[in-house]
Amino acid sequence: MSGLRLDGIRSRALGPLDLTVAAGELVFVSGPSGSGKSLLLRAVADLDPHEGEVWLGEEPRSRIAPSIWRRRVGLLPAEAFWWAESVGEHLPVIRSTHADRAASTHRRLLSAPLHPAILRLSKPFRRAPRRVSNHPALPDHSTITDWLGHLGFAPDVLGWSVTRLSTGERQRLALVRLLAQTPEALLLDEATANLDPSSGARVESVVEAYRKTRGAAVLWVSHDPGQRRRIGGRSLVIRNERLEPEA
Ligand SMILES: Nc1ncnc2c1ncn2[C@@H]1O[C@H](COP(=O)(O)OP(=O)(O)OP(=O)(O)O)[C@@H](O)[C@H]1O
Repeated sequence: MSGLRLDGIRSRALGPLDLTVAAGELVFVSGPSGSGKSLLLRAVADLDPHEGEVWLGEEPRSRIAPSIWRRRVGLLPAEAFWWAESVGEHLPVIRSTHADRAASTHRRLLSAPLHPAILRLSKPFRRAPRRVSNHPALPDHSTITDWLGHLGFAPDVLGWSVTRLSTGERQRLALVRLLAQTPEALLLDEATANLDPSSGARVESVVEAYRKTRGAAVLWVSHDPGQRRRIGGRSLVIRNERLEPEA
């Protein structure tokens, strides 16, 4: 795993900022509303225009394709966007199962005798499904089921429509969706803001387990001093557009 290094990051109303988060290290960021905490995370995730460079280990972000960068440096936004109909469709391991099934149907149809009816049938499968399973360390189904269980969900949540999700359910499931990409660094924007204390504690323990087992660098925006004390790690605060150690 790799550490995260911010080198002269300057976004609107923020910076320049330098910060190193070692592999496996957790750094909390707090600060008044509007001080630039989300801007900071969005700049690191390369979602907003900004100056400066971010390094993941020895690799500068400028040499990594944006889509790959965002998978390796995963942002959990305060309000996650859901685009597909069911929860499971947002998880790469589930999507790849669908894709693999389609690919095997495609292969079966191509190896079948070229009967016109089969040719007609094979048309929808002509375009090879997009491979999403070549990431070196995508979690298997049981890892995802474990994360879901730790966060208080039975596996059938994967079939739930996203329209029924409560705010807190969305927040917890967005974490599973993020971890399912096996990011090397996590950017968490108020990951427990909408949760009761018990659900918040579940999120904390899943993030901590992920950080420790994967050696992920974690940059966590949190307004909750109790959470920062409970988990430990370095605590920084944004003041006057700069990062300072929390007093
Ligand atoms: N797209 C934008 N255009 C103009 N100003 C913006 C934009 N996005 C954020 N800002 C401004 O930048 C400042 C920092 O915003 P940011 O969302 O980072 O605050 P924050 O510290 O995360 O606050 P909160 O704790 O309330 O979530 C705010 O004054 C905000 O209005």
